[in-house]
Amino acid sequence: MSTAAPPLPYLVIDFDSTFTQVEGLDELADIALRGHPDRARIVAEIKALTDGGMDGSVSFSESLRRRVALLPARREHLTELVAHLHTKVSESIRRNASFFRQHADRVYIVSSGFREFIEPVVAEFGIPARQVLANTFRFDDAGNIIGFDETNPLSRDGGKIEQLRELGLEGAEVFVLGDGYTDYQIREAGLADRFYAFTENVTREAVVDRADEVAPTFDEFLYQNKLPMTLSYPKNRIRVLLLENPDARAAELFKAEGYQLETVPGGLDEDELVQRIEGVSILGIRSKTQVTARVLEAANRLIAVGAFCIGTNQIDLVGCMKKGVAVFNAPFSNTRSVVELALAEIISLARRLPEKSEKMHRGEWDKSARGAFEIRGKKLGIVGYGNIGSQLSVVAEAVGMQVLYFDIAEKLQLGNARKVRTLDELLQEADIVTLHVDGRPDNQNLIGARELALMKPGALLLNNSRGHIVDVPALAEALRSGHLGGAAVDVFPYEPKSNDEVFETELRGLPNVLLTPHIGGSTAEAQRNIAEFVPERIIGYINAGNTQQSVNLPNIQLPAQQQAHRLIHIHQNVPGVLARINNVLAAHQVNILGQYLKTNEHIGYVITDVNREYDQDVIQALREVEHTIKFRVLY
Ligand SMILES: NC(=O)c1ccc[n+]([C@@H]2O[C@H](COP(=O)([O-])OP(=O)(O)OC[C@H]3O[C@@H](n4cnc5c(N)ncnc54)[C@H](O)[C@@H]3O)[C@@H](O)[C@H]2O)c1
Ligand SMILES: O=C(O)CC[C@@H](O)C(=O)O
Repeated sequence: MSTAAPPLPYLVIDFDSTFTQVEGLDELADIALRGHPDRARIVAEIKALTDGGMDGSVSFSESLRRRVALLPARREHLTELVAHLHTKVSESIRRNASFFRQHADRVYIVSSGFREFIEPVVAEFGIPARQVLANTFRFDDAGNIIGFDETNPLSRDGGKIEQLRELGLEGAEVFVLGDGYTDYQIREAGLADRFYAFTENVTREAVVDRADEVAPTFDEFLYQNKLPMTLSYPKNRIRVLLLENPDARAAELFKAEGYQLETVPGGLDEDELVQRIEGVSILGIRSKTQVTARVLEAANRLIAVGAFCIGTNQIDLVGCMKKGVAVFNAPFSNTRSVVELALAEIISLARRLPEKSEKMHRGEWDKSARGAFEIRGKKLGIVGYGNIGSQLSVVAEAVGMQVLYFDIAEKLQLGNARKVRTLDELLQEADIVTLHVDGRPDNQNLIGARELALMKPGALLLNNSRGHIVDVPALAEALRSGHLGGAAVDVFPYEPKSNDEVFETELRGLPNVLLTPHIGGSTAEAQRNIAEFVPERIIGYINAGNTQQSVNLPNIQLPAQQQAHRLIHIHQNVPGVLARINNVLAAHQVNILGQYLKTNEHIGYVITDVNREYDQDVIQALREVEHTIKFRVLY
């Protein structure tokens, strides 16, 4: 019995909106009509005729005739068009250029577009002119396009069918890949074994409905057919679940990468997330969603979690690490916004603005200086001198405050800020205390009744860090008793899941208390910064294995990409794993071009660049290396 692999299928590929992202004639119109007073109207008319011809609502021959008649194009416009089309090749087609160069003999470009612009574009991919079947223009002596060769079958309805019949492809299956109705008709006529609706550039419902398969990218087509591809896994199979409304830029970046995107505007509770997480590769959250051990157990395909915020205390970071799931946050994208809010709160409380404003709303005119003071010269005590605390220090000094700070870690002292040795010392000395510690569990009730009692009478307290840092009933009592002069609180031990839920706290209704719904980082600037920073880190990790700035995986800063295949291996940190990986590579005669390893107490992360075509045996053997947590082949 023969075990020879079946021959590669013939690939019949459409050009406009499939091989390239655009319609050649539409682009030609755009070029030829440059400076024409009626350009917008004529281009729109041509585009409408293109669409009509593609989705089957206008007969193809009529669509073509009317479009060419509208075109005041000349031969030299074609040179410009070709240069433009080279830059508009569909991304997944360009990504798999090596597939085309290797298998050009199996590829036919069958298009109702024009040979004059198709041939030079596909030649770059090794596809010879004889395998391009397309229309041709007619020119007058002055080089104006005056029509097309009407004897060419492709200028007529059913032209692609006629061409395929003439081609008489034999000896292997025939697969058609295209975005238009005329591509489907080849399959309908029984001249192809499968029709793939290619939707990377346009999706036409009438075409998708009739397709055997949908190929959102050429990678997907290759993957489905087990054909050699540049990526190891099609990006369109990567599912992203985005919760809690990050800025729209995040969705844009993930979509541009070709990922499938689902969004849920509010947060999800644990049960809901357990239901939704199966099959998700990237989870995007903000501060509300809890990524617990149960969630991770149900997460069968999770590669990365993006915290679209600074805090990561809502995520089981060690659980993620042990599962080989990388977590990224935006450690300083909203820092400035929190600092500005804190400054606004300090001044508002010092001038008792919450009370004054409330009285005015009730019609009460209370013009008095009672309890109001300038912040100049006052002592600001910053607890937690990290990114936010230290930036606030600079801004507070700029408005004339004296800054003292306490941090459990040794921190660079900025400006004239003075470090104090203990929290108690800070609490006793400061006129205003502002909390900027991280949300680690040890910080639960860092500020309780004892600490509040240490604060000066009339002092102010700000909490813009995390809700569990302050014992809220104790704070309410300190305010009610008049010991504290006011407070601003942005974060709470329990925060409503959505804007529809009623907010409850002992602090409601107390005098000179500013309550805000966790908006420290909620500015247009911060949200936009975060929505770029986090997806860029995740995409860098997925595409290149870059873990720089991951909050839980060992950080590897990669050198510039080499001409290599990249293998990504996350394993339990026990002796001998690296040696086993290298033994597998040596046994399969795979040469290592570069290798980068970093470990922490739980896991090891190793990136290996190798220089030969890998085969499935090596991959399987690497997957089976003892103590492997996750293994991926990047390209
Ligand atoms: N309100 C909001 O919308 C908002 C926005 C952004 C950040 N945050 C929160 O603000 C906090 C600070 O953020 P950051 O970016 O400055 O973090 P950071 O990690 O840069 O700084 C935190 C600092 O706190 C110190 N620290 C931790 N525990 C301490 C303790 N018990 N006593 C003294 N120092 C302690 C750390 O050593 C570190 O220097 C975080 O909790 C973050 O989640 C809130
Ligand atoms: O916007 C959020 O959900 C959280 C903001 C803030 O607490 C952070 O950790 O960055």
